[in-house]
Amino acid sequence: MARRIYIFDTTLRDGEQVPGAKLNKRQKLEIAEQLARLGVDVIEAGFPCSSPEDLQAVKAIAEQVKGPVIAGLARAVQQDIDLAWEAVKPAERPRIHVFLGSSDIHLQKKLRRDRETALQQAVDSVKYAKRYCQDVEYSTEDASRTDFDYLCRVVEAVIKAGATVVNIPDTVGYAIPDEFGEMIKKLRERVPALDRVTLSVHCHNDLGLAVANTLAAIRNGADQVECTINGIGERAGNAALEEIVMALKVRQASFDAYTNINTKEIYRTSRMVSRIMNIPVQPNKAIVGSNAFAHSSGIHQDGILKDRSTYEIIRPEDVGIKDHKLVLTARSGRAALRHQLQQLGFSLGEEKFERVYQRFLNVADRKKEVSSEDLVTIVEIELTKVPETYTFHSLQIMSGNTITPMASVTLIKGEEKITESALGNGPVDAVFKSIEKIVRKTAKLRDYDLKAVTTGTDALGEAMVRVEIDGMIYSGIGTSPDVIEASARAYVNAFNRYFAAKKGINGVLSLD
Ligand SMILES: CC(=O)SCCNC(=O)CCNC(=O)[C@H](O)C(C)(C)COP(=O)(O)OP(=O)(O)OC[C@H]1O[C@@H](n2cnc3c(N)ncnc32)[C@H](O)[C@@H]1OP(=O)(O)O
Ligand SMILES: CC(C)C(=O)C(=O)O
Repeated sequence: MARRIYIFDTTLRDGEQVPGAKLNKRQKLEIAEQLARLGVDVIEAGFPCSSPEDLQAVKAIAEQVKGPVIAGLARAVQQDIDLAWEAVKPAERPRIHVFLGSSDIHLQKKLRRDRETALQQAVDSVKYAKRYCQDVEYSTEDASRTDFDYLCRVVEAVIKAGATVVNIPDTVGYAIPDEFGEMIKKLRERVPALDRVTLSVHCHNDLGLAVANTLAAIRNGADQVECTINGIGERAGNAALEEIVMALKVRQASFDAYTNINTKEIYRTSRMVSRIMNIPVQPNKAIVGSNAFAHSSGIHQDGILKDRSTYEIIRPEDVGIKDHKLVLTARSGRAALRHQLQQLGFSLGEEKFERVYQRFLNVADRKKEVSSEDLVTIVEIELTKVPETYTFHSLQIMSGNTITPMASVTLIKGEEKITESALGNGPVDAVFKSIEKIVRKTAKLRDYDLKAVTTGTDALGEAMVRVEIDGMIYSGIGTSPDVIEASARAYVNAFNRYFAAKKGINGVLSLD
């Protein structure tokens, strides 16, 4: 029968040890409420002895957050344990979590005591915590670098003293999966009393192996795993909750284990933690990164559109993400472009689609990502013919680094030639202002893109503009060997679209 794995979330304690991630009481409460919705089994809410505010934050969580066990961390000293108890006492199910280093490195260099003294301190602290609280977790800090026989003795002794959970941390992320899994297995064999308590692991990510080590431990008998949202935590972080949970879900048959996490809350929780702690999630982060369900290359997009199982092992909706994203780039193909155009309501015949595709490639080579707005512009420019209310005739500019640029532009309207001049922040700005004077309308420039369509110093320049007029967006394109003239032509082209729309001539966009 599949085993239940208990999720101990330490985002609010180890996660909060990230420099700059300090949370106040209100923020901790908000995250704790969300962790409860996510369905974690234990919330380690803080380290109450560390500051009066943290004590109050842990207390508030203990009072208000229902469902999970609420744990507070304490060193193996009475004062810490007293404060931890004061903080977690109001919880429905409180837990005191006591820890002490067990490796010779920690004992000799940091704690400066011998193994026997530390063993006695471990036992005494568990007994002391037990006077307050039935549920006491004991962590053998730096377990993965601890002499194994000594580790077994400590584990045995703290269970005898009353520990209900024994946690084996890979404090400095030193372990590797086979070795760590083997250690958990051997520990169970050597300390049968572990069968009466919860065996937990807590892995750090210094070698990028925190999740792999955690999964190896699960395979070898760990019941509880300690982890954080987005894998945040001291140094390189902790094992990422979302990765462990989804690995167990996606590869259920391999692990024969499950968690009670409501996976649909994963993405919301990740966003909340990232926002409140002000720690961005790297785009390629598994499960919750912005690219985790984004497909940008043509072959993958084609596969996804035919059947999403070709390139997706997780359904985005299972982790609370609305849908996968098809990102249009220069590496995209026709299948993805056609799909995106259809999503935007364009269903083009073959010849027109091919024209749009060629211009799309052209734009994609200049931009990292082609947005929906870009696509609409491309379709408009390729397929819409508008009557020319104004026709570009000529322009002159005066510009230089010691004068305010000035332009004079002439447009033709019917039989009439109209010339206007304006100053601007640059020559292009001066030209745009002159055009606005002629057409007696102002526009907000939303996007402006210029490129050479041929090579050499006499290259043909192509300007694309997107402008806002009366709250609507209009695109324009212009070409000329002179980039300022190309810009002027693009601006006039956008205005002509506006005037056409005003006359109700939108319908010239022909799609088939
Ligand atoms: C692996 C982990 O992530 S453990 C958790 C790490 N998190 C934190 O440290 C955040 C909260 N910490 C704090 O606010 C402070 O460090 C406090 C309040 C705990 C202690 O502050 P201070 O009393 O000023 O001590 P300081 O931080 O300088 O040094 C730590 C002391 O605790 C001792 N200590 C460390 N771990 C333990 C332990 N598990 N049990 C008992 N004593 C311990 C150290 O030996 C040292 O004492 P010493 O100076 O007598 O040798
Ligand atoms: C307190 C313990 C569990 C810890 O954070 C560690 O060893 O990394």
